[in-house]
Amino acid sequence: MATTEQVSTLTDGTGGRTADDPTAAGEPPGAAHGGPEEQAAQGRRMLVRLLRPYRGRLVAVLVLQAVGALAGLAPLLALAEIGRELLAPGPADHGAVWTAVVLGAAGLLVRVLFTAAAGGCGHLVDGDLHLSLRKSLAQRLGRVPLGWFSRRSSGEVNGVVQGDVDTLHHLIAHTPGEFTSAVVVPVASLAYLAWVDWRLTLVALIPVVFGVAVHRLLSSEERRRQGMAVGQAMGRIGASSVEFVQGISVVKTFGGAGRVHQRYRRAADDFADFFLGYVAGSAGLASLSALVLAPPFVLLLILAGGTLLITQGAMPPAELLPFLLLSVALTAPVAALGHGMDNIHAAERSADRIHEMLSARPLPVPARPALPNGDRVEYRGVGFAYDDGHPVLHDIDLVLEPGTTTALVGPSGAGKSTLAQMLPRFFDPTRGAVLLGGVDVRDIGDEQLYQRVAFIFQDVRVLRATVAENIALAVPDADRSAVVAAARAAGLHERVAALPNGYDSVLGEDIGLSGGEAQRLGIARALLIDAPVLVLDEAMSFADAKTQAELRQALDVLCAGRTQLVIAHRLETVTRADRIVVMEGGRIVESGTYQELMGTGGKLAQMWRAQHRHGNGTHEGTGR
Ligand SMILES: Nc1ncnc2c1ncn2[C@@H]1O[C@H](COP(=O)(O)OP(=O)(O)OP(=O)(O)O)[C@@H](O)[C@H]1O
Repeated sequence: MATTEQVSTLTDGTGGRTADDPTAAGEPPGAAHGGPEEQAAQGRRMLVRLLRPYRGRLVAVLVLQAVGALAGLAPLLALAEIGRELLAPGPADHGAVWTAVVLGAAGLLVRVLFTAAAGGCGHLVDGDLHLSLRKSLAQRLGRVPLGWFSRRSSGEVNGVVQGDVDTLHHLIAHTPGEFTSAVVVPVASLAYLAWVDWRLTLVALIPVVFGVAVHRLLSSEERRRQGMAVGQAMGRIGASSVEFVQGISVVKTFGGAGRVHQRYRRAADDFADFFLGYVAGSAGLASLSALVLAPPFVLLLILAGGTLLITQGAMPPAELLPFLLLSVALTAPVAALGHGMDNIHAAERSADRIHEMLSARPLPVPARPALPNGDRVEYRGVGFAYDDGHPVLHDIDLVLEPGTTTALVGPSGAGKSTLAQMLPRFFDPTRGAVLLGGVDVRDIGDEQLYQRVAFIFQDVRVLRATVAENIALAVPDADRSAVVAAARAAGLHERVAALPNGYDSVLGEDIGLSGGEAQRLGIARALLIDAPVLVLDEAMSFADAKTQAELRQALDVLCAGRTQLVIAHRLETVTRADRIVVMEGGRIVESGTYQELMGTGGKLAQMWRAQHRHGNGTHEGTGR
């Protein structure tokens, strides 16, 4: 079954950094990642950088929230003042009582209005940041080399574009409000309570001081490391379950279920160990802190302290009321501190991953695109390394004359795919150049290049879109008759026409494609592009003899008259090719026609003999 991907905007290759591109001030791409502390600091820097364009509006959110939180205290203060007035000995001051009632009600109204405004503004900032980040990510992903994706799973990319961007939501839309309230409300309450009676205020502060001390203990560097280890252990459980689910067929076929189960069990055991160690170190303190910060305990403490002061005649009984009403406001923010910090740490990690993706080195776009003059392809002194210091191609000199077929053969890992992928710019050479029609492919605009060079590699990507859209991917304005003609030539028409919705059937929903059908879809796509140069990996090891024969027929239609670079897996291609290029260790070790190379008894002849000993009709030298 072929891979089906969601249609996304990620191929919006408009390129260039936008004005609000958070990477505009750019850290070096792929900045080094050190230990947990360095990562946390890096995440913090990234977060600050991502939020910098919004700081004006974020300050406005903080101010609105602070006013709202202060106004929210007014009803409680009014209630406390009314109580003190009514409970005090002597006749009550009705004017003061009514003033308190009006101020309390006004405070409530202001709180509702300002908190709503702060929430609204925070969500607008969040929406803008989401949009800008997703646009920047889409633009960056549209500009990275195609080969960048082959090194990352779609789940990994989606995790950043969806998950990490979403993680920032709570931080932007809710945390500023929560933190402002967590500071403003206790400070204002404290000031008021200290004005009423400083001794009982000190008693009310006992749980707060205890809670803050415990929080500091629980967020030590050591605890953070333990927390990260728990997160990583959880990640390993996820990875081993994904491995199991994705590779279920291979696992069953080769009887590896026991081993994979074992890996999963080990990951789960590891997690349990890390988690128990993490919880055991903090459970006692955390429970004690939760108890001390709980409203019943706080009220009990206030009642005990207040009773002592009242019975000794050091405080009028009415003064106890403000403490009973406001002391809980002192402790609640401390209790919420832990969750708030967790959200911030999660956002820091997400910001770091987002920044890393935004820093992926884009494929350079020519400032003044040149037009190739003809279809002659030339590899001139090409060298390439995926990772610095580990070259996989060395000094490749190769010419593909227009209309000829060049077959690439060689053992697995020889560099055939890498060499072939240089022509459609999956990667650019680290040395030398690839030329099309006398022009370096780096100087040819994307559109021009892909009109001239079509490619079909083993893993034909299928989008969650209609069959017609999938075939006309590179030629979206192709009319239906052209799409049908391409499908017919590729041997896909009968299968599609038999579907209730025909060419409007959605792949991955109405219809799933087998490996051979996906290959045919790739051929139909390439036929529609009608590019004069074709890069082809003709692996068909998955197909039965009948499918192989049909695919060969379709490929023959596609290839006729075009300049072809073929990673060859079958004898027909090798014998019919105008030129065979044998690769080994990233170098061309032999090149010539079939007759020439077989005549010299070199590498090709050796591979041929080895293959015939196995009595196999397909070329095995590529290791597929
Ligand atoms: N995305 C990648 N990242 C890092 N190294 C890679 C990547 N793709 C290939 N390589 C390495 O580059 C070398 C050449 O690989 P390549 O796939 O081009 O060989 P190949 O001849 O096509 O092999 P096969 O026939 O098995 O596909 C190998 O050592 C391989 O491990």
